Amino acid sequence: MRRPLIAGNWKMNGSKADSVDLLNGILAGAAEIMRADIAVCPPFPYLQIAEQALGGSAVFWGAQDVSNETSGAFTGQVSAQMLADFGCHFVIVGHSERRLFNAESDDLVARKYAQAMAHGLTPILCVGETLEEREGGQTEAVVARQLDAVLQTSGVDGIAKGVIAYEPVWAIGTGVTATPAQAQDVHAFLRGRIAAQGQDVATRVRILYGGSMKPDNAQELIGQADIDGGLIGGAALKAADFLAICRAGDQNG
Ligand SMILES: O=C(CO)COP(=O)(O)O
Repeated sequence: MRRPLIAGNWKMNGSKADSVDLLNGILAGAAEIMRADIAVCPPFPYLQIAEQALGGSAVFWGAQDVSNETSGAFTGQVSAQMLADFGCHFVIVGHSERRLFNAESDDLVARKYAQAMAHGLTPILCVGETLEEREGGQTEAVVARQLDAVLQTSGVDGIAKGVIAYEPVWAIGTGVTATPAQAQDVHAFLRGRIAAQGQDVATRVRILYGGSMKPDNAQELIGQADIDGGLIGGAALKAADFLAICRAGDQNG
């Protein structure tokens, strides 16, 4: 049985004060969630606030990106070691917004994934197709390519140490959610592809869904056989909504 994970990706939102409020709001309800893991991924500058607020609680925290380099002259980048230093458990890699706006290639994402693991972080690898790719019948080819880049670099044992998030690009921030059946199909495909290299890993690895997951659709999505939680954007910015999704995870745990 895979323990559900509900992870909030705050993206580039909020202030210091907002972050404190949101974390306190989440903490107020988190203790009731016994059968699911909860995580938040604030912007880099607010990681220390997360560490202070969440240290000693059951809520994990993580970052939204990491450098593929270890240290040195890489202006503006943040290393995996620095994230570990702030107590991060998770780090998101390969989010579609980074692939799109920062031109991140599959190869770069695979190196970020490896770098995260090398410093004891748990990478959350995002994969997902655009609307054009879906309409062109390319969904499986695209997510396979994105997954394979990491499989080639880190092996199936590397996949075992991370989390995968299927985030169809057309569902992110649009209010258009993949139907539970559409999402389940892709999750099953991804799990099958991992199973071809290691059945045990495929059985254990968590595959989250992301893309307009809200309190009113979370239960049905997380109820699918191969959906093990959610990576939440907009709804992670309101403690009540995020906690409602956490409860949906709890009910499936
Ligand atoms: O991109 C996402 C999480 O990483 C999903 O964002 P939304 O929940 O706002 O669609």
